Amino acid sequence: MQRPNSHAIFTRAKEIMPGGVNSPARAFGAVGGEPVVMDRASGAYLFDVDGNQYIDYIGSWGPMILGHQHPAVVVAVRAAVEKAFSFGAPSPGENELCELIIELVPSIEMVRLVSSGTEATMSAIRLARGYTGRDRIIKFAGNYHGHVDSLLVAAGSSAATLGVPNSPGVTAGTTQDTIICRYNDPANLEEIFAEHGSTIAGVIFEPIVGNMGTVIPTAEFLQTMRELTWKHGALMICDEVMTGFRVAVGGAQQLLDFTPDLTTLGKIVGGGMPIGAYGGRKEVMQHVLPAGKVFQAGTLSGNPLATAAGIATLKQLRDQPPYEKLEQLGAQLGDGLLAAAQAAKIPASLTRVGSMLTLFFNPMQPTDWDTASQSDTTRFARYFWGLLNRGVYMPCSQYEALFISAAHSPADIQATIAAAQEVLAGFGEK
Ligand SMILES: Cc1ncc(COP(=O)(O)O)c(C=O)c1O
Ligand SMILES: N[C@H](C=O)CCC(=O)O
Repeated sequence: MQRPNSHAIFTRAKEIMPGGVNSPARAFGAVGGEPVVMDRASGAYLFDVDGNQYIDYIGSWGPMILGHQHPAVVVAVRAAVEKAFSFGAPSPGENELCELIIELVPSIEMVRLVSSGTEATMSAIRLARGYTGRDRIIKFAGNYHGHVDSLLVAAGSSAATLGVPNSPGVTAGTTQDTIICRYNDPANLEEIFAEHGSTIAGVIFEPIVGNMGTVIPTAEFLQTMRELTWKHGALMICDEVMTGFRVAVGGAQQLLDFTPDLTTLGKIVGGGMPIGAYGGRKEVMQHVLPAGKVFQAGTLSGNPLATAAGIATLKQLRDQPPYEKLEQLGAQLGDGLLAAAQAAKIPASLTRVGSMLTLFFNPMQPTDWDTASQSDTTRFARYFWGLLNRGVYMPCSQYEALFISAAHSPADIQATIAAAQEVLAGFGEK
């Protein structure tokens, strides 16, 4: 595949943006080479500035669950554009989106819209601290909650991929109240609560991890977290920025049947527009300004274009749920990729929840960051480039989840498996 226009644009981009990108996850840092510069998207496909077509398994890192340019979302955004780009004043779309979130996400009684997932998690932990009057937050190694200073410790996603799980610029003072725990380790959680229980404001976690590749929690881990937070008066803060409306219409909390105190949302809730949200029990949410005293604000919060895209997306997910189809496509792809690795005698494992999955170049199915980080990332890079050059656009890191959309077809999945078979079979060759 030739990409001369991509090359020219990215060469200039590197002069004017750090690393040529506006988010490190898309920089191909872990796989080498230059990122592809995109021109447009439609359904399950991306088209680059050289006219090459790709089957898209990133979906803008999760939001595009309906596929790109879904007609209902396009119509809604067009109608919103005709009215206003931003009000900075209350608008009916905010009510409608918040009503939908409350209807669909079981634990949310009241919600505040923000502009990104990072803002959602940052605001949720501030609320947990303001509500409990305590300082400490527990987070899990390999989980990622955006670039909130106090949560950029042992962080997953591009922080782990690019080797800065603890970023320079984040002071020791900022993170002194963050306690790191092993994911899927109830005993570790018990130890931490035994030692610090009365000072812990909340536990923030990815209910199904996507940011160290897909890692699935045990029921015992979630149950222990729920019991310990109740017992010690801390809040259970479920970061569903990635899993919300993805693994089920009510998110991971519906699928795995637990009730957190606070939930953070992003990605799908804005249908591809910049948005985030946090919500939970009314009694807790009433502490947010101006109802309460915990400060949180945003010039573009509840932006009408973003709410229009979010409303159209959530209505579609509620009224024509794609989850059965996504499960079938996910099973087809997951089984096919694992079989391709096995046929090529490459040590690998596959983790999947519905349309979110990871082929790990690791014979052990990872359960935490210690096991996930033992994956063969050199092999992953070769696999990634092999697929990209065959028109399959996968996340450019072993430590990111792959997403399928409702616009993918069994034929797209079959073509992807065929490409993976070819790439992986070639691994034995010199
Ligand atoms: C679980 C999780 N939380 C929070 C975030 C931060 O969201 P954003 O990138 O919109 O700030 C992300 C993704 O980046 C995420 O995957
Ligand atoms: N893993 C991240 C979000 O889920 C990737 C998106 C980004 O940081 O650009």
